[in-house]
Amino acid sequence: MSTSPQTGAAIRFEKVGKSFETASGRVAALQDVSLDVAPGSICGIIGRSGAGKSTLLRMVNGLERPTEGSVLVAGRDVGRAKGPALRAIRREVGMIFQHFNLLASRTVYGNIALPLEIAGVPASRIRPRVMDLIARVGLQAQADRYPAALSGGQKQRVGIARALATEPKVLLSDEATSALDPETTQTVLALLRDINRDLGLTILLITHEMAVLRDIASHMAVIEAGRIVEAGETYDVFVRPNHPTTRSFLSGVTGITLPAFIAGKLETARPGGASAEVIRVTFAGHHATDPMLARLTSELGVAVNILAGAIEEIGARPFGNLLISVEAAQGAEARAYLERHGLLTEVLGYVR
Ligand SMILES: Nc1ncnc2c1ncn2[C@@H]1O[C@H](COP(=O)(O)OP(=O)(O)OP(=O)(O)O)[C@@H](O)[C@H]1O
Repeated sequence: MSTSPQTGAAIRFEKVGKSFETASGRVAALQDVSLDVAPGSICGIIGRSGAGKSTLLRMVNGLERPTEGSVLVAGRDVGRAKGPALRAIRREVGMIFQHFNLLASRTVYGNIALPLEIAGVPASRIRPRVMDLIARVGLQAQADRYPAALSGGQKQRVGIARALATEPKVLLSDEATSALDPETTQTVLALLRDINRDLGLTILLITHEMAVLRDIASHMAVIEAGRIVEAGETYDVFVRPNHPTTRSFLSGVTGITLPAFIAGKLETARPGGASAEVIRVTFAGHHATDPMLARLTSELGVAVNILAGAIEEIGARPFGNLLISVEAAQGAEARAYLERHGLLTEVLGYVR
């Protein structure tokens, strides 16, 4: 599969709209969605329940058709493809699912062989291909087991191997780790990363967990009520989130929360009289915040309370979040100082 000559994108959503006719009227699931997914990238779409993630994903393999705009896979219009042309696109787009969707009556081997049998691959070529895939996902010891005898992580490995059977160039992941515990999630994400790197596979995944994007996605988009409200490189979005929805997803993943005694007293408007301003300070790269906070005190005479803090990594690039409080009367001056020195600030509220 070559990439689109016009765009270079492996997947391109062009002003895509999708509405459903229901008994209670028309439901607009997606509106004016434009997004390019670069070849070889891992792009994550995050959104709340009902935001339109599944509808968007299902358009890439033609399970849904857009009512407006177009979806191009390697430059080919999926929404308008029919018959053999649609089947050809689908062979190049693999998919994995939250609940694995394995056939209970087939072994690991049998599940992985199925798409090859359907595609009419000669039996003599199926066995070596399936054995290769089983080795790639590390299930050699489980090849003859049935799904009921597998752990969740092993089932998802079968799902991944099955999705790779027809040598797709694009892998769609529909909440593939949502049913797994955190440790198993990490091993499955690591496998997806290896596949992306080794095979140059483009991965488009949907999730409601920011941590999944942080751990695996090079690019991300935030979808809210059928529209993309923010998109870009994952690192940039994490460090400089613009939209309130992105910020609210982020607050759950940065690993820092306000101490309960402050969170319970936080007011959005600055109260009259003496109060403290609670500020989130975000810094990218190896920015040293300690000297900056110390200088805030020594140069401006602003006393800083550190409430919480954490440093995280996206790829190998660190970024950090600190929650601090300063006297509210000095808040604006303190924030301006930190911003001048390359840190990002956000007022979370005030406490009396
Ligand atoms: N076949 C359908 N018929 C009618 N409405 C639908 C259909 N499919 C999706 N919708 C509606 O479109 C909107 C987006 O749904 P979608 O399943 O894409 O969201 P989602 O972000 O994947 O949500 P979730 O995380 O809960 O799966 C919702 O309002 C949903 O009710």
